[in-house]
Amino acid sequence: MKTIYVATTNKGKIKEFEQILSGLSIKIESLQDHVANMEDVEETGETFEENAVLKAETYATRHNLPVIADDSGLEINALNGEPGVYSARYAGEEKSDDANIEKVLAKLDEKKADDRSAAFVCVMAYAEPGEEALTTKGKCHGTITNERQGSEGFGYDPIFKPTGYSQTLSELGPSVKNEISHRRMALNDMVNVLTEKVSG
Ligand SMILES: O=c1nc[nH]c2c1ncn2[C@H]1C[C@H](O)[C@@H](COP(=O)(O)OP(=O)(O)OP(=O)(O)O)O1
Ligand SMILES: [Mg+2]
Repeated sequence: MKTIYVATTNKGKIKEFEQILSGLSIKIESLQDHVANMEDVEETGETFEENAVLKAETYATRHNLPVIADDSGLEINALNGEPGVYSARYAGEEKSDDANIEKVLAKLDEKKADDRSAAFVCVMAYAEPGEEALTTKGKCHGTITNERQGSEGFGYDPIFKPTGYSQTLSELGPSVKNEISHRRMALNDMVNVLTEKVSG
């Protein structure tokens, strides 16, 4: 199968794409490594689907390559689904993981929320130049801890304990995370969709 270019500015995501897809028939390469200057796509959508499609279609057409893009984030029930599509920019445009985590913990403290349930959501979008994108979606349920635990991964991993585990995604590390994550689930479905597309 031809190479698909992973269009993301997030190094943590690229690493997970590589680990999850290694050993599969789908060959990927980072778009950022392949093109001279990959400019960010402004995420103007109101849903993960809209933003994933926007990123995939814009990058595919701009660079004339088949691309896969991921729009993802954390939905916290006690915060009515926040930070949601604003997960990356929750504490400001500089997209700081540390500041975002602080803001989530402060908001949950402020609310004295007993319910700390949450879910990570990931929408994958695959697009070829000038074509409409195909999408798949994955979810990972869990709870928000009271403080940061662990150092691996990225984003909100240090405060997210997946259902059925007593440690955060940061403590569990990539071998466990990449078996159960929202990104893994969305990629599993995307591999099936792309395999059918090629054979059908
Ligand atoms: O597995 C995850 N573990 C921890 N945190 C995560 C995960 N997955 C998404 N997240 C958080 C990070 C970021 O705050 C936001 C994604 O925002 P999102 O716009 O999709 O990605 P991004 O701006 O970092 O890179 P890009 O848009 O170039 O792919 O959700
Ligand atoms: Mg983004």
